Amino acid sequence: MRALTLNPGSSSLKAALVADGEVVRADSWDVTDVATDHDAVRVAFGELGEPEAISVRFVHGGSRPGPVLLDEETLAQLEKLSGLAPLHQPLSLDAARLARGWRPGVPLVGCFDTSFHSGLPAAAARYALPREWTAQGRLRRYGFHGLSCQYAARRCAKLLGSPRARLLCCHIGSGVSVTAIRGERSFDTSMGFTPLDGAVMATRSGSVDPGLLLHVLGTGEIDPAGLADVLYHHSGLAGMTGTSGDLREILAAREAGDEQAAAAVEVFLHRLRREMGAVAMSLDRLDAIVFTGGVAEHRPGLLGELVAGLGLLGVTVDPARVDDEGDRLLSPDGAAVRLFCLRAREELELARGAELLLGASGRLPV
Ligand SMILES: Nc1ncnc2c1ncn2[C@@H]1O[C@H](COP(=O)(O)OP(=O)(O)O)[C@@H](O)[C@H]1O
Ligand SMILES: CC(=O)OP(=O)(O)O
Ligand SMILES: [Mg+2]
Repeated sequence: MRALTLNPGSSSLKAALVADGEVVRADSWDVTDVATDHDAVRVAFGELGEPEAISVRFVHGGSRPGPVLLDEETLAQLEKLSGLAPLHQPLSLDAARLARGWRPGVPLVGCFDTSFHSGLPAAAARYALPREWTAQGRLRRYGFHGLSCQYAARRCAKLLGSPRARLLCCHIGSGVSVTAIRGERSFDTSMGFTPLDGAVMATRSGSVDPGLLLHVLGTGEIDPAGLADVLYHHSGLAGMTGTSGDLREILAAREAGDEQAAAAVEVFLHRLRREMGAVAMSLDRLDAIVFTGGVAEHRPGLLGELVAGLGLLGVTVDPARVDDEGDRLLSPDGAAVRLFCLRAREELELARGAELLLGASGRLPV
């Protein structure tokens, strides 16, 4: 099947034409260009070639356990989740509606980051809030970056020769998360009800004491909408440094001697290690750690710094392997816990999701 995959992230829109599990063509755009210039995206979709199915990543799918066909009713339901993923859900809805308008006869499939985590153990999924609040099952940890985790789990099963390997998947892009995986199941994950939770990100705060947020709201100087804007758009690396939050810019500033940039990177690494330690506790042993996402792929030196502070997990890198390129082992030969750097392949999972739903022929089920 030839599937056009659309993956709106918080800093980029990635598109690919995938035929029978292989990427034929791929392109990506800065998210600010996508938001301002839909016609450019329409042209680019056209340039990738004629698909038999279109598969769109939605970070929030509520409790949907797997891919679904996207009709207007489903899109309207997904729109109701926009407030829970404001950096992503509106872009996915736009991309889906644009694709449907562009090729109305081509089956349109939605794949969800949250599906991979839909079987989280109750102890990891539940918040310690009044049971009247949580009884309906909506106010809980959902988890995100699920398509990336699913690919990492599948790839590691092959690399380690075991479908039941115990992994940590550290997705380090504009969004950052850590997930404990056994087989193809999520046992705990650092993002929660929304993709704002957990580690420090490019523009998102990650976890903040709810007491601090109550205090800030209590001053009356900011309303809930203003607070959401600060936490999603103006916090994280961006907020700490007064930059865009792109690690390329921050690492360059640190190299030039900027102390604020250096301090922000320290916070970023400290909080990521903290999430790794916390999430790892859901596993009975650790076989491998996967580093993936734009920062892991393009800034491997930062992975060396990260791992240098993970002595308690008994992990180390081989410096020659860190400085290399492509999918690779980072740990020395014979290490008890293997470290891998793998390219995030959400497009392969999006195409696979469409194939599983539609059947390899691309015909809709009757
Ligand atoms: N070619 C590159 N060189 C260095 N860093 C890069 C490159 N491409 C992406 N990055 C880093 O990866 C981040 C984006 O990661 P990515 O996983 O693509 O994010 P998203 O999916 O949220 O758009 C950027 O902020 C940047 O720091
Ligand atoms: C869930 C999330 O933050 O995704 P991304 O890293 O693609 O923005
Ligand atoms: Mg992404």
